[in-house]
Amino acid sequence: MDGVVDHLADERNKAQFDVEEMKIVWAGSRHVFELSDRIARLVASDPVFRKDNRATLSRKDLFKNTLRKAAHAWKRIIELRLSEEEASKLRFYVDEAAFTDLHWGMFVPAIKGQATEEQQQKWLPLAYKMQIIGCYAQTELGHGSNVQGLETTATFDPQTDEFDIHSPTLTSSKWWPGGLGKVSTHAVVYARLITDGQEHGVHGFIVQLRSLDDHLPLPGITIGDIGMKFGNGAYNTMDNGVTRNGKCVRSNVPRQLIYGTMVFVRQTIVSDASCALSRAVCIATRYSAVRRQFGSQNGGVETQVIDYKTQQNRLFPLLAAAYAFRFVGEWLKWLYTDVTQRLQANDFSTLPEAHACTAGLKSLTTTFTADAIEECRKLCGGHGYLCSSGLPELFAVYVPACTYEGDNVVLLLQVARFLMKTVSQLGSEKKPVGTTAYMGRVEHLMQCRCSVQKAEDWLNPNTILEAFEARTARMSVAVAQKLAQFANPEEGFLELSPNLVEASVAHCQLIVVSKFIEKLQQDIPGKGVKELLGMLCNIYALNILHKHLGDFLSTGSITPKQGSLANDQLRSLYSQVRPNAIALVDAFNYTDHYLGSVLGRYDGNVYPKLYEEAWKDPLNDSVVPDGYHEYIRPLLKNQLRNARL
Ligand SMILES: CCCCCCCCCC/C=C\CCCCC/C=C/C(=O)SCCNC(=O)CCNC(=O)[C@H](O)C(C)(C)COP(=O)(O)OP(=O)(O)OC[C@H]1O[C@@H](n2cnc3c(N)ncnc32)[C@H](O)[C@@H]1OP(=O)(O)O
Ligand SMILES: Cc1cc2nc3c(=O)[nH]c(=O)nc-3n(C[C@H](O)[C@H](O)[C@H](O)COP(=O)(O)OP(=O)(O)OC[C@H]3O[C@@H](n4cnc5c(N)ncnc54)[C@H](O)[C@@H]3O)c2cc1C
Repeated sequence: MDGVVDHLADERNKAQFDVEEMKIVWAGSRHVFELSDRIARLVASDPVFRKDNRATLSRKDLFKNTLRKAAHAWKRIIELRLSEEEASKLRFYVDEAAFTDLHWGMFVPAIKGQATEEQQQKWLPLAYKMQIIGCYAQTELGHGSNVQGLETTATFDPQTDEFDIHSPTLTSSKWWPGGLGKVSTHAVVYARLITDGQEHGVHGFIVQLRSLDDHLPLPGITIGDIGMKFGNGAYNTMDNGVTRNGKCVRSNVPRQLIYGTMVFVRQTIVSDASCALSRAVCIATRYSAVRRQFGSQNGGVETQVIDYKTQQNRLFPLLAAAYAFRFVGEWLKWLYTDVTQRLQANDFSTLPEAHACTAGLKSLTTTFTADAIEECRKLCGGHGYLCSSGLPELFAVYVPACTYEGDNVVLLLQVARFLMKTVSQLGSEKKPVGTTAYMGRVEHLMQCRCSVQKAEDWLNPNTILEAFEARTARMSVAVAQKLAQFANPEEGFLELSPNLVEASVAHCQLIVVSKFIEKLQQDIPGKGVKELLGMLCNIYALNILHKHLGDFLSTGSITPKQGSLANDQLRSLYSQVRPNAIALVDAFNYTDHYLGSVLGRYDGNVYPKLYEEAWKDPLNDSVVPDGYHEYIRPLLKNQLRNARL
């Protein structure tokens, strides 16, 4: 910040905690912090990675621009001999959805997780060196959620020792896979395996799509892009493909390992939610401290909008959620590592819980984050609607996360099946463990009473936990009892699916709250760091309690008076967090390049930069607009009317 006026300096001076230590907590470790900081600066200082004018480029220019950046990123990765961890951070900070996300995020993990040793030895070195570019081709025009309903077939021909991959209908065309439309040379294609005229369910097959010489589709394969998507720039940097297939190569792995890839990707999406959410919150928080409206006394300065309690009530729960998702994401990564080690040893026992947790938390965090980005846009008033705020593009890029890698409602129904199974086994030999261990105390949870008598009693983590556990247990048992009244359980499941989804949401919220509380039980150094995190944890939990008061009251988990006290405590927590708000978003350590927002600038110098940015719009290239002579001048001179008279 040398030589630059910091308009947010007063705000930064108010902080009551050690921001540098909080940066380490946010990053996860000092090593990750230092690595991320170095790579973020490297990307920000490279002119090829500049983000300007994405919103005004045509689809073709936008796409070519993305190819250019992806190629440059790869060049830098090779030149600087970056490690896998550094390379992945570099792609993250380049911040442009591209085929490389799918190559590294799905194609490589699918091979690692599902291919045999021999197949890995053949394909992984090529993929690691980007001598082939891959995508994940599961979804078809006719089926996405219903994976078992995919129509593409892979028929083994013993004569040629080949699989014949065939899309027999229009609806069996692979439709949506990222990177497939224009770039990928290979794909992991999901198809129904047929051998000796017998079907063996859906499996993944590595298929070469394009020639490695001239990039033309191989014989029998038709490929293209599926067309413009939501938002102008945003996700249109990505080619999403459609293809119909001919012939291919081979594979044969257990069904559970196919699931492993989805568990992996959903886990990364939870971590990504905390990134997208913290980015939007950083923009809205900094701008809320810069923006002033009303409240001027005797010609003095007006009130910073961040000081309005309504602004705090909308913004601070989002700030708290960003931290909450960060910690639950860390835990989920641990869970995934654990389940992977077990799968490798042929132990599938923890897969159902890992599936329920990744599916549920993917759903909860992406739904919340997409809504929160839009709320941050509104928190920035009119200027939030400008592309230069960074928020419209962030929303457009982020919102499909509610759909891809499993529609969020479909995923919550998976959690519901797991919950109902858990309830049905209560009282049997099989004791609930892990995230459902609380169900083991169901008798207590069905009749316990919340002890809160005054607002501060809500600061006790055990009180919060028990209220959340009682709410979830009671909702789950109530819906399980209703289900039991149906002669046909599947019919009952369909009929009661809205209640089941609500119970699943409650269960997932409980996981996030409990993982935040567990985080606070760790040794966290730095002046005031733990205290601030404690406040954020309480805001996260009490805000949910306030927003879902109906659940807590209807299950008798708390009384109306206790609900009202929770809200009093929330307001008090907002006042305590307020002086720390800017420092709490500084702890995300985002560069201005990554934020891509005039409103969220580190120095808070918003107005001159907004003005400057506006002049860069192509519409301002000429003072008199194109079309003036054809359409405006004739109107003004009444030439059209005179012509008619
Ligand atoms: C690229 C990486 C992403 C990184 C994110 C970072 C973002 C950075 C910035 C963003 C920019 C660009 C990146 C964008 C990337 C987008 C990539 C998108 C990719 C995709 O969308 S790929 C396609 C994904 N498709 C789906 O997820 C389909 C959803 N459907 C299903 O998963 C399943 O079919 C189902 C869960 C609905 C189940 O259906 P059902 O028919 O009932 O069940 P079955 O299949 O028969 O299974 C029954 C039993 O199996 C259990 N089960 C199901 N799924 C799993 C699982 N995943 N793991 C373990 N077990 C599973 C199920 O519970 C049943 O068990 P039971 O018999 O009851 O014991
Ligand atoms: C940007 C983007 C990128 C993508 N990238 C890829 C990729 O790289 N590779 C790939 O293979 N796929 C990809 N997809 C596809 C994606 O995985 C699917 O769109 C997703 O799984 C949802 O499936 P669907 O489109 O069939 O939705 P549908 O299942 O048709 O959903 C439509 C509606 O029906 C509801 N619904 C469906 N089933 C049920 C049920 N059983 N009970 C209650 N309600 C139900 C849903 O909640 C939703 O409201 C991508 C999608 C997008 C948007």
